[in-house]
Amino acid sequence: MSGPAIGSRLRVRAPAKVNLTLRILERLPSGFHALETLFQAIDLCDSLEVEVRRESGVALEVVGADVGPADDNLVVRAARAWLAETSVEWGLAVRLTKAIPAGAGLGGGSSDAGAMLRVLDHWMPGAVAEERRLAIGAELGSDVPFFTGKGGLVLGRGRGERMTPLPPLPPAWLVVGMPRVHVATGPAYGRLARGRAESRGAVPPPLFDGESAVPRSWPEVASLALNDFEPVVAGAHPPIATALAAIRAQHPAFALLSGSGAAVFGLFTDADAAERAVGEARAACPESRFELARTLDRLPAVEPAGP
Ligand SMILES: C[C@](O)(CO)[C@H](O)COP(=O)(O)OP(=O)(O)OC[C@H]1O[C@@H](n2ccc(N)nc2=O)[C@H](O)[C@@H]1O
Ligand SMILES: Nc1ncnc2c1ncn2[C@@H]1O[C@H](COP(=O)(O)OP(=O)(O)OP(=O)(O)O)[C@@H](O)[C@H]1O
Repeated sequence: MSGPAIGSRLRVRAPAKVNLTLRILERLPSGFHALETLFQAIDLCDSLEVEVRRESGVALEVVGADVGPADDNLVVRAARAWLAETSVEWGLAVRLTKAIPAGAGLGGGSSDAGAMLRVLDHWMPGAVAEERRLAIGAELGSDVPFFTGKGGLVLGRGRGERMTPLPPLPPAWLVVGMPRVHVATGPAYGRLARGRAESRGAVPPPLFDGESAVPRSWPEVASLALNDFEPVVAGAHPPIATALAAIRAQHPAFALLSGSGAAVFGLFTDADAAERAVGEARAACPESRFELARTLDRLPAVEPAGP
């Protein structure tokens, strides 16, 4: 199978996501939960530089944060899973520059894995069929399939692998709050499931029923915006509730927890209002980090890396 020349290099920015809606549905026989979520990519980005080298295997250098051993890194796991499906004999050297805080519900690790799969597909289009790439992604994490695609706004269902790309919404600005607490995703699912069992609460119905229900404007999104994790996660971690309150005090179109947290965000349709809001939130809540971000209509394209 022919492929890129030894020494070829590509670069791609790996954006964070927020969940504009996140509904956790029934528990599947696999033990995982089905979900229904509206993913939105934002311009807070890690970056990945990948070089083809003669020696087989995947070497990783991480800049900007300590995210644990290379063998566990989602970039390395994604690359190995892709290589295992092909008969290529070359290896990869990867430089990952982290800007997205890890384990924040912003999908940083998942985005890096999706970016890696997009780089490999750019070099050898279709060498691993799209369906198989999605399956590899879903095995790595529920958010990875979104980051293997193209669109910035996607409705994800199943374990996240059933994706419906949606037309972009008008540009919007986000105040992203990052409370300095860590929320482990597995226990958050566990707490939600136990709460439902104790209250004998039924699994809530999906928010979207067919294409016609898909939102076409920010007010429509605002009317649907919810995250099933928010009551359990913000209830268990006061700094998250405080950061959310600081953002809500600035009157965004809506504000939510992202994923299973700890990150929270407020969405503004006006850039100046968002800029004022980020300053006010920093002043009101100095214990959390707040950053301004923008929605992305598409995931950033894979491009040649300079010398
Ligand atoms: C919260 C979200 O970010 C929403 O976009 C995702 O569901 C996160 O999914 P993820 O990255 O796959 O989460 P992981 O950290 O790999 O999963 C940790 C644990 O959460 C539980 N889990 C995760 C995803 C899912 N759809 N159902 C689950 O029940 C499982 O016990 C799993 O072992
Ligand atoms: N490339 C990576 N970047 C960040 N963390 C990684 C990476 N690879 C593996 N990890 C591990 O995964 C954990 C979760 O990281 P990640 O940033 O994906 O969480 P998250 O934002 O909560 O994601 P999600 O919203 O998909 O649950 C980290 O604590 C880290 O140990």
